[in-house]
Amino acid sequence: MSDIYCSLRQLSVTYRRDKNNAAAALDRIDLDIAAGERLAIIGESGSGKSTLARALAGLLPEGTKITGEMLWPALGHPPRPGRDFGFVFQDPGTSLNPVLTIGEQIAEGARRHLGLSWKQAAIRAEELLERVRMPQPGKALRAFPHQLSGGQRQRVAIAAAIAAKPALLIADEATSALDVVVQAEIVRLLDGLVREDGMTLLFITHDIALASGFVDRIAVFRHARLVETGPVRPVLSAPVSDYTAALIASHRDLATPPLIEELAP
Ligand SMILES: Nc1ncnc2c1ncn2[C@@H]1O[C@H](COP(=O)(O)OP(=O)(O)OP(=O)(O)O)[C@@H](O)[C@H]1O
Repeated sequence: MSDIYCSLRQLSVTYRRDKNNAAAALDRIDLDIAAGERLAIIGESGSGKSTLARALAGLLPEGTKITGEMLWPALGHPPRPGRDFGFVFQDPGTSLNPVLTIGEQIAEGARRHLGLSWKQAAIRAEELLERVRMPQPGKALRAFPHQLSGGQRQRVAIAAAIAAKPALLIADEATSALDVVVQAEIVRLLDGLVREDGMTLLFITHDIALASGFVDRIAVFRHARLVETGPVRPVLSAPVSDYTAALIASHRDLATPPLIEELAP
């Protein structure tokens, strides 16, 4: 059994505004995340996926009620933003600062968390832009976010997220705003980066077909509950819950290639 990076035990989260009707955004979640695994968190809108990501990242709004346990056996403490985990959001247009150059935003994390000088951090920023396969990385360093395409901005957001070499990368619908071709490129990029660096990846998406093409394990959420979890192949070929079966069937109708390959005899 691989080392556990994070253990959730009966984790429940209720936002302040939900307290009157007592509807929890996460309801008694038991989940282990292994160090170095690529885990997809799947579910429809409102199922609690982002709440899980924010709970792990310590980014829930003040006043949110959290019960149960979140344990970090390897780290011994909750992960620190930027240092222990990187976070890639759906919309890089809002996560990137419009008035800082691309180089400044990537260098900042490396400087702050790795103790590099600005000069060293600038060199690291250019290396990171090469790693995320940004065209003309030297030129991109001096560009501002609005001068880049959506896919390029997401590459920058990924570079910034991994600048301080975190052990955990959380990608919350990181490809949902992109067209399918760019989406596939970004998934390939994430896959390559986490493999090379041995990072743990939490890939949050409503798209079971997209995730099943590259992750190790799937956790399916519905109405704040974890309805199913397991390695990709058994979950796809013999789902335990009707909901997961329906998700797979809807994709089968759409003839999504990665899922069809997985299901082929
Ligand atoms: N800041 C908040 N305050 C109050 N309620 C919230 C807040 N954020 C989310 N919720 C509620 O918590 C529930 C779970 O939301 P969450 O964003 O975790 O779902 P999700 O699966 O990530 O959905 P989506 O894919 O649409 O982002 C929803 O009912 C949502 O309305």
